[in-house]
Amino acid sequence: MASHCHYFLINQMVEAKFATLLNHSKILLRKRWLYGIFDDFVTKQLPHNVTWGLSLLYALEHKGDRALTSTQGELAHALRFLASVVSQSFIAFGDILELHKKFLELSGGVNRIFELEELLKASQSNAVMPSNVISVPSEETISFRNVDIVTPSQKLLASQLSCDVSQGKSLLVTGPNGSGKSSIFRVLQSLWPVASGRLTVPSEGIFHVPQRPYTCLGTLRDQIIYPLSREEAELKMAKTGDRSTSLDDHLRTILENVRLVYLLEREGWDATPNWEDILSLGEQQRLGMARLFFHSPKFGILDECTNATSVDVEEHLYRLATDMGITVVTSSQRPALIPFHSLELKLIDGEGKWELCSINH
Ligand SMILES: Nc1ncnc2c1ncn2[C@@H]1O[C@H](COP(=O)(O)OP(=O)(O)OP(=O)(O)O)[C@@H](O)[C@H]1O
Repeated sequence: MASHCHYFLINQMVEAKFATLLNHSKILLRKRWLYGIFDDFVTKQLPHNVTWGLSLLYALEHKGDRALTSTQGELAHALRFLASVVSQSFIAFGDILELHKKFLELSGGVNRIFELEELLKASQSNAVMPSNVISVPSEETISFRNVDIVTPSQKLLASQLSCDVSQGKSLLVTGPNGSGKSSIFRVLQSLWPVASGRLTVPSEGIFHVPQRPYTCLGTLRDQIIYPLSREEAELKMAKTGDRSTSLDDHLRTILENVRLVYLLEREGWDATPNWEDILSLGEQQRLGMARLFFHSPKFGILDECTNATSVDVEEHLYRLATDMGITVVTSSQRPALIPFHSLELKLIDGEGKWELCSINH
C-alpha cells in the first residue's frame, strides 16, 4: 500500500515536471516561429517594399518622357542598383539580429567552459589535500592520528580522531543515523580528503565492500572475481592457492560458504543476466562478501555491507572472515557483530565527539 502511494506521488511529480517542460517548449517554439517571420520579413520582404517605395518616389519626382529607350535603360539600371543596395542593407541588418542569437549561444558555451575550469580547479585543490593520507606498502596497521572527519560542507563529524586497527584487532564503528559512520569509510577510501591530522593505510591488502556491491556485466564468476579478469584470477590462484583446485571449484566453495550455491545451480557459470535486477539486496551483499573471501585481503572495510542479510547468515559470514584471518573495519548497528571485533569506535553525536572502547570477549 505504502509503495503504491509512493509510486503515485512520484508519478505525479514526473507529470508536473513534464507539463512545465512541455509549456516551456511550446513558448519557445512560438517565439522561434514569430522571430522567423520577423527575420524573413526584414531580410526578404521589406527590401522589395522599400525599393518599390523609393522607385515610386523617384518616378513622382521626375515626370519626364519615359518613352525614350535610353531613359528606360538608365532607369532599369538605376532600379537594379537601388534594389541590390536596399536588399544588401537589410540583409546586413538581419545579420545584426542573427548576431544576438549567436551571442546567446556563445555565452552559453563560455559559461560551460568556465564551470568546467572551476570544477577542474576544485578537483586539483582536493587532489592536493589527501597528502595527509600516507599509503605505505609494508604497513600492517590502519592508523588515524588526530584526523578531523569533515563533510564537503565543512560539518565536523569526528574531531581529532586517533585510533589504530592492527591485524587481528577488528574495529566496529557504531553511532546513531547521520553521526558519520559512512563518512569515516569515505575518508578511508580517499573519497573525502583528510582535512587535518594523518591517516596511514597499507597500500595493498585492503578490500572495500560497500552496502550495495557493484555488479559488473558478465558471468557469476566475473561477479566474484571482480575487479580481476578470469586470467588474472587464475594467476592469483596459481600464486597463492592450491594448484590442484580449479578456479571454478574454488569459487563454488566460496558460493557454498556465502550460501549462494543455488545461484550457480540456477544460472550456471556462463549466464550473463543483469545481476543487479535479478538479485535481491541480501543476495548482492552475500556476493560482495564472496568477493571479499576470494580476494582474501589483510583488511576488509565493510560499510553496513551485510545489513540486508539475516542475523544468522551475517554471523556466519563474519565467522568465516575471522577464520580466514581478515581483519575487518565494520560499520553496523547490530549488536550480534560485537563478538567479532576487538575495538568499538562510538560516534556520539555527529558533532565531533567520539569514544574508543575495547571489547572484552
Ligand atoms: N556529500 C555530503 N556533503 C555534505 N554532507 C554530507 C555528505 N554526505 C553526508 N553528509 C552528512 O554527513 C553526516 C554523516 O553522514 P553519514 O552518511 O556518514 O552518516 P551515517 O552515520 O553513516 O548514517 P546512517 O546510519 O544513516 O548510515 C550526515 O549529517 C549527512 O547529512
